[in-house]
Amino acid sequence: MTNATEPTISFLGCGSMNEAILGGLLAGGISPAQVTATVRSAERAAELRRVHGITVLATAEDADANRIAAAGADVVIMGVKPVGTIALAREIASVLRPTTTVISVAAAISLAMLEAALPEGQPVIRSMPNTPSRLGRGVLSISAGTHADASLMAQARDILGSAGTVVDIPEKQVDALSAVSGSGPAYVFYLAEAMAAAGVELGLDPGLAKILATETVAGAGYMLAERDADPTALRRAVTSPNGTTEQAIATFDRLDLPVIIAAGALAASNRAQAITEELDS
Ligand SMILES: NC(=O)C1=CN([C@@H]2O[C@H](COP(=O)(O)OP(=O)(O)OC[C@H]3O[C@@H](n4cnc5c(N)ncnc54)[C@H](OP(=O)(O)O)[C@@H]3O)[C@@H](O)[C@H]2O)C=CC1
Ligand SMILES: O=C(O)[C@@H]1CCC=N1
Repeated sequence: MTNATEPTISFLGCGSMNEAILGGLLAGGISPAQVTATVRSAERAAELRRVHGITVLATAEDADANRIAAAGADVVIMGVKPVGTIALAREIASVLRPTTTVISVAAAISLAMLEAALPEGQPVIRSMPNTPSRLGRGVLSISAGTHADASLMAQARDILGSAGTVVDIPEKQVDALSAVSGSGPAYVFYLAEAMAAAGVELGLDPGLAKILATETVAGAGYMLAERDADPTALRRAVTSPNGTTEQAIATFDRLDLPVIIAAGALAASNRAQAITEELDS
């Protein structure tokens, strides 16, 4: 049974990102009875029902799945690929209640594009989350659309807060934020892959090298998650004067690793802008 004092939430599209937010919300205490999700395939719907105990509708089984889920929601969280987001907004436009807040997590889809596809006056919020949301350790930005007033932003902050740290940002900063925190987990996983490969190069067994790299990145992440953690101070605490780490860091500096990371982030941000131009034409 739904609880009339808690908002009903519909996740339209429930793949990597929306399932991560869903996991964070459920772990944070939101009742499965308040939540509906939609996907395309019946198999994926069955899996989500089994894992999360929520109502899931598949468009393969019911062409009206998104419209049914959207009509019953106080908050809709759209999590399909950017290329499908505007079509999805148009699909649900006629069934939304005027008070329903539509949150989109799609990269590169602007508030203006969303508002143009939805009924005049619909409250819209653009969010850029990341996948550690599943563990309640995500970073989720929110940017208000024209009709998302302070109380609806507070509601979004409250709901998404179960998935991690919520930051309010002006929409013009979303692509930059996405290049740091949206894509960022992939950079860290890439580092873990590279560390494991380096261990193999040095003669370690691949299975052992993977454990060493994975546990080291996870352990360092836990240290960063401590209150007032400072990455520079933590790095210095590992780097003994004239020791081994100092040689590794000096080599990274000589090879311009920070410049390489900045170039990657710039490429991510530029790609977001290019997708916006492609889809806004
Ligand atoms: N992945 C990430 O780390 C992040 C992603 N994002 C944004 O999140 C959005 C989703 O990305 P991601 O989760 O990676 O993508 P996925 O492909 O993993 O998930 C997309 C989901 O949408 C479903 N879907 C597709 N079309 C429809 C439709 N018409 N109706 C209902 N469901 C539909 C798919 O169903 P089915 O499974 O049946 O195919 C799938 O569950 C993107 O816009 C992306 O920019 C934002 C921040 C981070
Ligand atoms: O790669 C992408 O396009 C999405 C947006 C940020 C992370 N994943």
